[in-house]
Amino acid sequence: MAYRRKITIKHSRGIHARVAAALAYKGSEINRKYDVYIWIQKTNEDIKIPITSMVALTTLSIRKDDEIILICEGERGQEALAEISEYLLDQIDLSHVSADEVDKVIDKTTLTSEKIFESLSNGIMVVDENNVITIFNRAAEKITGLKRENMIGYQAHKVLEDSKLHRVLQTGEEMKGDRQVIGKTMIITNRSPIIVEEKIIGAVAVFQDMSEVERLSHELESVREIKERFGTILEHTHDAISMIDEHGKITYINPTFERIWNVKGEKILGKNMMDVLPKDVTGRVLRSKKKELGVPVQTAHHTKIITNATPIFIDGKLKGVVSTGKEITELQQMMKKLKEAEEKIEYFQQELSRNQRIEEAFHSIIGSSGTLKEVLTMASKAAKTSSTILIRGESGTGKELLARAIHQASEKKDKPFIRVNCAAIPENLLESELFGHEKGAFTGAIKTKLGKFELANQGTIFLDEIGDMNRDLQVKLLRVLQEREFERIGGLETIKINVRVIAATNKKLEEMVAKGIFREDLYYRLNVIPINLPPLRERKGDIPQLAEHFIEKICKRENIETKEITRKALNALESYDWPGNIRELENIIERGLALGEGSELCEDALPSYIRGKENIHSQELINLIHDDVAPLEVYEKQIIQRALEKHKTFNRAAKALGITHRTVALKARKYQLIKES
Ligand SMILES: Nc1ncnc2c1ncn2[C@@H]1O[C@H](COP(=O)(O)OP(=O)(O)OP(=O)(O)O)[C@@H](O)[C@H]1O
Repeated sequence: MAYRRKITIKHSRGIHARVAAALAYKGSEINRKYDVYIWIQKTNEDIKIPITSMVALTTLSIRKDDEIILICEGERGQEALAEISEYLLDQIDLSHVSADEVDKVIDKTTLTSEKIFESLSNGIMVVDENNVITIFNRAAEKITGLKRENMIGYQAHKVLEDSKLHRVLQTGEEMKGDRQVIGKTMIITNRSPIIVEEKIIGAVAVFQDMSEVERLSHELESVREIKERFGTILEHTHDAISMIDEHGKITYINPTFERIWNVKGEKILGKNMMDVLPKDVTGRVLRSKKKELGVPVQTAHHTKIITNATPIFIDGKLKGVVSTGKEITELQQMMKKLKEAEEKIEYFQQELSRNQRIEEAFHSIIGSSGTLKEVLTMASKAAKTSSTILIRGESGTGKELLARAIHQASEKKDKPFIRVNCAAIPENLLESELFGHEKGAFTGAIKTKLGKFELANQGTIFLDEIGDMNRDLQVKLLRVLQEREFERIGGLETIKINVRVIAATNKKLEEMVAKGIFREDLYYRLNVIPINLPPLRERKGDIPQLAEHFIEKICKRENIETKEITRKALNALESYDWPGNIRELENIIERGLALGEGSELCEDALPSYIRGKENIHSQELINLIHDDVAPLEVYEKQIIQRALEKHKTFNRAAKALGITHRTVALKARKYQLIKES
C-alpha cells in the first residue's frame, strides 16, 4: 500500500548537499522505525528517488518553493509520511543534526562515488574552476597511458596537451563526441561543465577507448559484407538450400528450394520442417546430430534430388542443420553432356593427331597433279586400315617412298618398317631371308636367324618386286597372309605374327597370273587395296615442283647455295619422257647441279639426250665420247626401236641384237614401241 503526500520545500537553499545528507539520514531512521520505504518525486517529473540516497537527492536539484511528492510504502506509511513531512516542513534545522551523522552519510556517498568512478570502463577526468585536475580514474590512466599522480593537482591543459576542458570552463558549453588520438589509441571524449547554482565550478571529461569499438565495427562491416555476399550466392545458386534452427524451425530457404519443393518462403519460414516437409533430411540430421551425404529424396514435384545435410555446432552446441540439394535430373543431364563432350574431344584429338600424322607422312611425296592426288587420297585412307596393299608402278615412280609414307601415317608408325627386295636376293636365300631358319637347317646355317617377317612383327613388311618371287615361296607367303603364321626353315614351332604387308611391283601381274607364273590366289590376297603410281611422263605437271624439291634437297645436303632452274631447262625436262621416272629426274638434277656453273641450273647442265629430245630420232644413237651417260633403259629403248625400224619383225630384230625373240617383244611392249592390240 502506498501513501502520497505533496509538500512545498521551504528551506532557503532547497535540498542542497548537507540537507540531502541530513534527509537521507533521517529517511533511513524513519524507514527502520515504521518498517516502510520512502521515495521523493518532483511533481513535474516521473522519476522517484529513494529518500536514503543522498547523491540521487542532490541530482533532483530541488529549490526553495519547489513542490515534491513524498511516497511511502508500508503499513505504517501514514505515520511515516507525517513524520518525514514534518521534518521537511520544519525547514530542516541543520544545527539539530549531528555533524557526525551527516559526515557519515557524506563519507559513504563519497566513497561510493569513488568506487563507481574507479569501476567505470570510461575514463573520467574532472577539473575545478581553475582547470586543476581533481579526479583522474583508473580507466583514464589505462586509456591515456598517463599516471594519476602526474595528473591530479595539475592544470589539465599543462599535463594533457589536447585537453579542452579550459574551454568548457570558459564557455560553459558541452563538447560531445570529440575524437582524438592519444598515443596509438583512438579516443572519443564528451566534455561537460559542472554548474552549481548557475556557477561553473568545474568541468568533466568522459572518454572512451574507441580502438576496440573501431575494430569491432570493422569486423561487423566485414561480417555484413560476407553475409551480403553469401546471401547473394545462396539466392542465385542452382542448389536447393535450407536451414533449420536447433528446434527444427525453418530459418532460411532459397528460391531454388522453393521451386523444387513447390513451397513459398513466407508460408513456411518459422514453421517446423518436420511438420511442413517431413521427407526432408534435415529433421533426421537434427535428431542424429550426424551429417548425411548423398541422400536421394523425392520432392513434391516428383523431382529427385540428392541432398547433403550437416549439423551446425557453435561452441560444441547444436545450433541447427543446413542442407543442400541438387536435382538429379540436372546432374544426370550434365553428366551425360560431359561424357558426350569428353568423347567428342577424344575423337577430335585422335582425328587431329591422325590427320597430322598422315599429313606429315605424305609431306615427303611431292606433286600436285590430279593423278598423284588421287593416289595420295587412296593411300591415306589405306593407312588407316591394316589391309594388305599392292603398289603398282614403273621403276622409280616412288613405290618405296609411298610404302614408307603409308607406314608412317598408320598406327604402326612406331613399330618396324622392313623392306625386302625380292628381286635382289638370290632365289635360294629369299626363303630364309623372309622366314628365318633354325641352326643347322641347311649347310651354312650355323646359327638360328630371324626372318624379316619376325623382325617386322607389329609393324610393316614391304615386299618390293613381288613379281620376282618364285612359286614355292608364293605358297608360303600366301599362308602368312591367310593364317598370319609360319615356321622358320628347319623349325617346328609355328610363329604367329601381326604384320601389315605392302607389296610392290612394276610387273604386269595379271599377265603373269594368266601365264601361271604368279599364283592367282596370292594375287587376290595381295591386291586388297591396289594403288597405281603413274609414271612421270603422265604427270609432267609435277616436274617443276619435283625439280625445285630436288634442287633444294641436294643443295642442302651438299651445303651449297640453292639455285633457280631456268625456264629453258624446265622446258627440256618437261619434253623428256622419263623412262627412269622420278629417280631419273633426281639423278639428272644432281648431275646438273654438280656440272653446271653460275647461280642458275641451266639447260646446258642437262645431258644432250634430254636437251635435244625433239631430234632424238635423227641423232646418232650413242655417243659415248660425249660426257653424257643416260640410264641404260634410254639406250635400250633406242636400240630396240632402231632394230625394229630396221628389221620390222621381232624375230629378225632379235637375231640382229643377239637376244631372244621373247625379250625383244617384252622390251618393245615395255617401251611402248608397238601398239597393243
Ligand atoms: N613424288 C615424289 N616426291 C619426291 N621424291 C620422290 C617422289 N617419288 C619418288 N621420289 C624419289 O625418287 C626415288 C625413287 O623412288 P622409289 O625408290 O620409291 O621408287 P620405286 O618405285 O620404289 O623404284 P623401284 O621400283 O626401282 O624400286 C627416291 O629417291 C624417292 O625419294
